[in-house]
Amino acid sequence: MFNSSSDINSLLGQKEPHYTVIIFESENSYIGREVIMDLMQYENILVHRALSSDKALLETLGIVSVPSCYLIYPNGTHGLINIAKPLRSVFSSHLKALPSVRKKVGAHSDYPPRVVQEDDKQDVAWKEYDKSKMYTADLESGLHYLLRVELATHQTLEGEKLKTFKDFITILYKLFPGRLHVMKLLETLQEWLVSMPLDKIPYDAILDLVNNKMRISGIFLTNHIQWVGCQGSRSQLRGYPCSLWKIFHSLTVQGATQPEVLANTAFENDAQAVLKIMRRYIREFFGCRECAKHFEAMAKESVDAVKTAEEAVMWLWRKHNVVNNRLAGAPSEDPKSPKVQWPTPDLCPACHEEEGGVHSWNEKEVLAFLKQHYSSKEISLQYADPNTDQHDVVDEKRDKLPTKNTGSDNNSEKHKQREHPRPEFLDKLIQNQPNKSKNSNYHLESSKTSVTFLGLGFSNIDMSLCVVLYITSSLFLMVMYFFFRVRSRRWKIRYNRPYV
Ligand SMILES: Cc1cc2nc3c(=O)[nH]c(=O)nc-3n(C[C@H](O)[C@H](O)[C@H](O)COP(=O)(O)OP(=O)(O)OC[C@H]3O[C@@H](n4cnc5c(N)ncnc54)[C@H](O)[C@@H]3O)c2cc1C
Repeated sequence: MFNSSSDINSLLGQKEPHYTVIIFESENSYIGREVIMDLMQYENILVHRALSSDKALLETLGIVSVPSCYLIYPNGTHGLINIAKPLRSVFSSHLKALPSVRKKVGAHSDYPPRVVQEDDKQDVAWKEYDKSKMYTADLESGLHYLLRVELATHQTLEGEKLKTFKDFITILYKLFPGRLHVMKLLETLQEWLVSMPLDKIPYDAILDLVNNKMRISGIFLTNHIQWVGCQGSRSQLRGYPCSLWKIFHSLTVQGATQPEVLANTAFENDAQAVLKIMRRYIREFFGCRECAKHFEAMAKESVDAVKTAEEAVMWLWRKHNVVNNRLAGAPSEDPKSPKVQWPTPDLCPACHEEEGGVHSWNEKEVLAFLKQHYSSKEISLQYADPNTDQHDVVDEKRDKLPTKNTGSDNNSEKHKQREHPRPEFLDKLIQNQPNKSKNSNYHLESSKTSVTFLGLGFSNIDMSLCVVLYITSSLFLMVMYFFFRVRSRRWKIRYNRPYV
């Protein structure tokens, strides 16, 4: 504890390799001691307590009420932390979330401690963003990575993998908070998968659809990565796994706020629908196999207890926090985005409560916060790919897909092998599935070629339907013509009126 103002004054402006925190409080307050205890397991930060008796010092530092938290940065700059709720958990959570503050060795004793660097070097250009917002760019980049990189490690989808993929696309098509051109892509993909009577689908066929080879207008999914809320301070940090969490949180929230959209699907009235699909997707496809094992263990333990769509939202939130807690201090943690219990008090003060210095969540407030944060209405379009119908661009750039990978390193390698247009996957299909080849041929071929008219793309199905309609209406007109001619003749004969 600091006893004199000269101790404190000597610290101000001084450069240290760590943050220095001073909690000012009254003599009978325990918050300072509690925050010191909370932060003992963390490195790059030192917490002190000071009594609020020196009014002159408090005035100099701009402190008008206690308890207050004063922060001295490693570069010597200092200032009062603006904390709305002066609770132990709020102070501690704020300090744990400071860049480069991370859990000490112990829980992760194999990891070397990191030293705070004033100017933590980055190998990527940093984009300013608002932590309280969701970004379309993250969701679409995640979907792009999932469909064009993660899935590319599977040459063929069959059995449980195919079923999982089909169900996942159905859920995405119904619940993904995407822009119109992305939703149209998901709809086309979903309809195509449902109409395919095959029990084996080559990945190439899916990629052709994702790349809009049929040139259906109004369909487009960005073909490059643009992380915003998921950007890492280094290229190997954050990115895809972060976006996958965000996608699944969004899906659970959409499932709770508009359950009616799942009507007439296999998931109608299934409160666990999104969680079940997530569990199967992570098990079958997620590149990080270690993560998949951990997630499966958590799901096995408690997912069956979920009875409503809102409980599903809360289940995923709770489990994500368990993962955050386990990974705090791990090498995969980005010092610029420390693993903390989320939402932090600055994002949702009402979510945090405290009784006798012990933190608790106000789950009603957490649910309300999650519904608002992951709501489709709150998503920012900043940095998102402009909404253009770019099927030609997709074709041109398909060879330039990103090689960055977080989960499985061989993904990008495998993807590079796909640089040239593939041999006809139709031939493979016909060879592999002799009984169903005619059908599949019809489905794939019919959607492959198209005609553009007045800016609209028409597939062969559309053109065939036009021809059939044309012939049918011509026949109908001919039948009507003959019918009236015969009737008019009979009439003439019956009444013998030559002038009619
Ligand atoms: C299913 C799954 C399991 C994983 N398991 C492991 C593992 O076992 N080991 C491992 O090393 N890595 C694992 N990962 C990766 C890890 O969880 C992080 O995604 C990765 O380290 C990137 O972290 P991040 O800082 O971007 O934040 P993330 O944890 O990815 O979070 C992304 C964003 O979600 C929001 N968020 C954070 N917490 C919550 C919450 N509780 N509820 C709702 N939203 C929240 C925040 O806005 C945050 O920025 C897993 C990923 C997934 C998708």
